[in-house]
Amino acid sequence: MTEDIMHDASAEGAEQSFEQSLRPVTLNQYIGQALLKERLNVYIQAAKTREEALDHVLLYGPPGLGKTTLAMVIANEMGVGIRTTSGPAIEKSGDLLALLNELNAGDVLFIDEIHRLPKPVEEMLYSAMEDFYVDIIVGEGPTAHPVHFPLPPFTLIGATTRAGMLSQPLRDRFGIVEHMAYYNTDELATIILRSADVFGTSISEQGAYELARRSRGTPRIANRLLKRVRDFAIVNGASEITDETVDYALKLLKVDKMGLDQIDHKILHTMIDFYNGGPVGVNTIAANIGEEVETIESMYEPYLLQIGFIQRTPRGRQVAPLAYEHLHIPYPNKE
Ligand SMILES: Nc1ncnc2c1ncn2[C@@H]1O[C@H](COP(=O)(O)OP(=O)(O)OP(=O)(O)O)[C@@H](O)[C@H]1O
Ligand SMILES: [Mg+2]
Repeated sequence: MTEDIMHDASAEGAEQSFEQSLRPVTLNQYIGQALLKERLNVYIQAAKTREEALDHVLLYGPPGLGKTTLAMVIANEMGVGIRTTSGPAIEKSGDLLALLNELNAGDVLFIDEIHRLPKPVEEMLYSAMEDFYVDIIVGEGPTAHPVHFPLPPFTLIGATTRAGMLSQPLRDRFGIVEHMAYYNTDELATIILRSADVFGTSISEQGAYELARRSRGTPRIANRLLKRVRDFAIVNGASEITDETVDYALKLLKVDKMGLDQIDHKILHTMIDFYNGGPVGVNTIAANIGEEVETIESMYEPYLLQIGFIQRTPRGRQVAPLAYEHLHIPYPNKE
């Protein structure tokens, strides 16, 4: 897979602690997603009044929009503990049981990439979510017998970039299903100004807006770019990051005015140069540029669709006139 600053989804080690330092902890500090926050606030207050666990929550949307952060905010607002794991990390039903066994009443179990749960684990989750128990088989052969294992009431928060890959029975067990939307420029600029504050870096308002416009509607990308741009400012001895610093740094990082990087350009150019702008299947595009289909579908395509640069048709993806304009390529006659 290509290593690049915009789309490296995995947050590990230093990157992870960097992200943690920037995470808002209350709903009030959580910027954007206004309607979602308003609804969640009602559900949280109601659950607290009834002294019950919050209903199970499914959060879906593109990577880096703040699903993990929001799960932590929810636990914090509920005043309960949270355990976090991910679909691929729970290999066997026993692993899930161990996790469930450690929950206190009302706690949150956060499962990232919940669409990647192994089937037997998923099935065990059904009764756990619905009626707070699991049935397990203890022993082998003639001594094997079922054991009924009651659980404390808890809240499962599942996150996924691919809601379509979730099975219907699992989806149906979430009382609260929320889509995370891309952030607008104002919201991203606010996030950038707050992050700069946390880093002790100074950035002008124009600088923050320039960076916001080029962050693909995504807080994670905004924070990453801010970190990189800060390096440029430090090396150049600038005391404040200005829109010029941002422009200079992003040119070197090959992030264009719309926030598109080299891979976005490769996708668009492949479609235009070899397939007359499409329609062309995503498998074909992936094979041409040497990326995984899954990577293109979850990380690149959603933003290109969002800004109207590509369109989905029954026969595949198609480059829209807006993208031609952005790339300064004349729109072809498609007759
Ligand atoms: N609403 C927000 N306000 C402020 N900062 C945010 C917000 N949402 C996300 N961030 C910041 O963006 C970064 C990425 O957020 P997070 O890890 O929650 O994304 P995610 O949706 O879980 O991504 P993935 O799908 O890749 O797991 C974090 O550093 C977080 O601080
Ligand atoms: Mg996450």
